[in-house]
Amino acid sequence: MAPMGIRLSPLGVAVFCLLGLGVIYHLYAGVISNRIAAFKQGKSVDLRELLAVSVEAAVQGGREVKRIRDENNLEEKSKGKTKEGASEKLTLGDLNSHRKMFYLIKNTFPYLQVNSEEHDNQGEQETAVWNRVIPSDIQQKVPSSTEVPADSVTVWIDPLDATQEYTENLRQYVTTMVCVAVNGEPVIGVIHKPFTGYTAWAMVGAGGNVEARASYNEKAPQVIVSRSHAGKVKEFIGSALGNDTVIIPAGGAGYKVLALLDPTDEKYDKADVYIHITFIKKWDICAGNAILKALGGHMTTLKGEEIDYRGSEANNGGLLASIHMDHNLLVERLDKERG
Ligand SMILES: Nc1ncnc2c1ncn2[C@@H]1O[C@H](COP(=O)(O)O)[C@@H](OP(=O)(O)O)[C@H]1O
Ligand SMILES: [Mg+2]
Ligand SMILES: [Mg+2]
Ligand SMILES: [Mg+2]
Repeated sequence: MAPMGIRLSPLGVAVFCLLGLGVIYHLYAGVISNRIAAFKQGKSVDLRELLAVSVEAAVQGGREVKRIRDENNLEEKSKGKTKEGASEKLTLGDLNSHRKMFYLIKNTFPYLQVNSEEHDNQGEQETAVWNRVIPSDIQQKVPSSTEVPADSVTVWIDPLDATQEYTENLRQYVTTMVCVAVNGEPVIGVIHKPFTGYTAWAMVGAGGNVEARASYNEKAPQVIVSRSHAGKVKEFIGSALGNDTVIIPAGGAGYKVLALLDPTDEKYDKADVYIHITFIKKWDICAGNAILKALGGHMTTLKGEEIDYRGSEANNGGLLASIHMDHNLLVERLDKERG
């Protein structure tokens, strides 16, 4: 109660309260903003969970890829041309798979950077969230969690690799892929085959569910190359490794990495080295790079440089992939060709 004779003006009370709030804000503003910054910085993510959600995303995307192909409802379009003038195709399989894969990861881990080859052209967003079940094969190989700062992670998605071959109904080459890079290094790779249901995954430091073959021909390697974006790769290999080198043309960057390994899938090409000399993008190659790295192999540019999976999607230096071989020696052999 106010003392007798003193009347509290509402305006005065309001000004007094505002001044009080100002003093409190002044005292605590630094603390509050520091707390917010610490919360943002402190966000971390478990790599084992990311592996499991990546497998689930690749499988769910793959179901769309298969359904659209089975229904023969591709709605094929062209996105434009590659630098070499090949048509970059886009189908309903690419788009539907993108929606499943991208939103499953993004709805579960909204603060992660997720880069997909495709973009959503429908207003309505998928609302699915990952059920957080870690499959038993992943639990066995990766028995505990590994937390990394969320802002060190870049996820790369290829909702349908080998779209050209998909339109030609060459189903064996088609994959869906997810890759997780930490500070630009590929750490988790998933390559899924929608038409056989086979999934290869691996995590650097933990191994995976796919193995290298028992032996490789290092002296006279058989080389797997693109069938639809080859450029002058045959001439390049002929003069670097010899004109009698066996060259295997195949579709899909995911497929070509699996051809270096021993996948428990249907019939497969068997190659010793994978070479690509034209432009290629990081969603095409990151998952294969992570799997090879996890199993003791290498994927580099043609000059032997590691590829940084941050920032721009472009990889301009070509590709050289091998496992259980002297990768540096291969780089030297190709270097002679470049002169
Ligand atoms: N010169 C190039 N420019 C752009 N993308 C290329 C390319 N060469 C290969 N790619 C992409 O790399 C993937 C594998 O190609 P290839 O089968 O020729 O080896 C394909 O991915 P998508 O099918 O996901 O677009 C293809 O589009
Ligand atoms: Mg494409
Ligand atoms: Mg691709
Ligand atoms: Mg693609």
